Amino acid sequence: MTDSSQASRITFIGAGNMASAIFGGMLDSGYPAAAITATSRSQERLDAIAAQYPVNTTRDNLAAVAEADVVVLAVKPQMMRELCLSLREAVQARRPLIMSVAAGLEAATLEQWLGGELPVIRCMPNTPSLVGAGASGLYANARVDAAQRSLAGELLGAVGLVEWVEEEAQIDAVTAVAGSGPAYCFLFMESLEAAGIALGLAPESARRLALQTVYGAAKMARESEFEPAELRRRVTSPNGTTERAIQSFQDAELARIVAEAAEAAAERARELSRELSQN
Ligand SMILES: NC(=O)C1=CN([C@@H]2O[C@H](COP(=O)(O)OP(=O)(O)OC[C@H]3O[C@@H](n4cnc5c(N)ncnc54)[C@H](OP(=O)(O)O)[C@@H]3O)[C@@H](O)[C@H]2O)C=CC1
Ligand SMILES: O=C(O)[C@@H]1CCC=N1
Repeated sequence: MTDSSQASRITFIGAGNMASAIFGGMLDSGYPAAAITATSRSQERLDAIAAQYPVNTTRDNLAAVAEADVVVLAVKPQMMRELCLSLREAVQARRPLIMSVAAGLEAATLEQWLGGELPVIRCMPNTPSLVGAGASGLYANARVDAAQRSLAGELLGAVGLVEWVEEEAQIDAVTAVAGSGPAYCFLFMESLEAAGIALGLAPESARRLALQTVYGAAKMARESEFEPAELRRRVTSPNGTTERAIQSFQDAELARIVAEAAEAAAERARELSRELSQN
């Protein structure tokens, strides 16, 4: 997708799950490995990365930033302040595009920790990025130009769907729906599997059926010309088995339960934002 000599140089600080999912996807879609650098504090982690991906690795964050056009910050939110302060001089000398995948950390806070006046893109990816089926929300501050926006879209687009939001607060909603969302789906799979076992299926069989059913329904909903509500109606025969199950979900107010769970996640994102900006 990108000519090696012209490719933007991208440094991932924190070569963990999320960073490796993103650069793994970029490599799969043809981004030149020579233009990607990943850093970590432990050599062990870097050795594991180097064994799996042909990217450059180093424990030296400052050297990696000094050569970067884009710096992707991918450490835990609670580690971000200390990291940013340590990178400040190198970042100010180079002024790369800053991308952060940390939950609950506002662009202005990051920009301030890094010394100010920087283009910052806040991303909220999710773990299905690991299998190329991620869903990410992106927000750009006013200093980000069109080429940087397009590059960020290309980066996250290499591991799945990308949705831009215009208001930074909407990233909390993306977190509640997509960032945390895979866990809700896994919980549903666990429950469906347990229900299958309770009804007499062998455990392995119940798991396979539950997983394939959720996968098949998601694939069908993605590919169909009909919206999910219509697809649901098509499964639900009048006075049949599905109707009884759906009635049971509706009696238990599934929609309200999901709305409350998502609101709890969004509120935690806002709370994290307040906690982290006070540091
Ligand atoms: N997991 C998820 O579902 C999602 C996570 N996120 C966000 O992604 C970010 C990373 O999460 P995740 O990948 O799961 O976490 P990981 O713990 O897998 O990755 C973080 C990595 O950062 C490295 N690290 C920590 N401090 C430094 C430092 N100072 N310099 C260089 N490397 C450092 C750690 O390795 P070492 O100790 O060797 O340095 C570790 O490998 C978080 O901010 C999280 O909010 C966003 C969306 C979804
Ligand atoms: O649970 C969390 O805080 C992170 C952010 C979204 C998914 N995992």
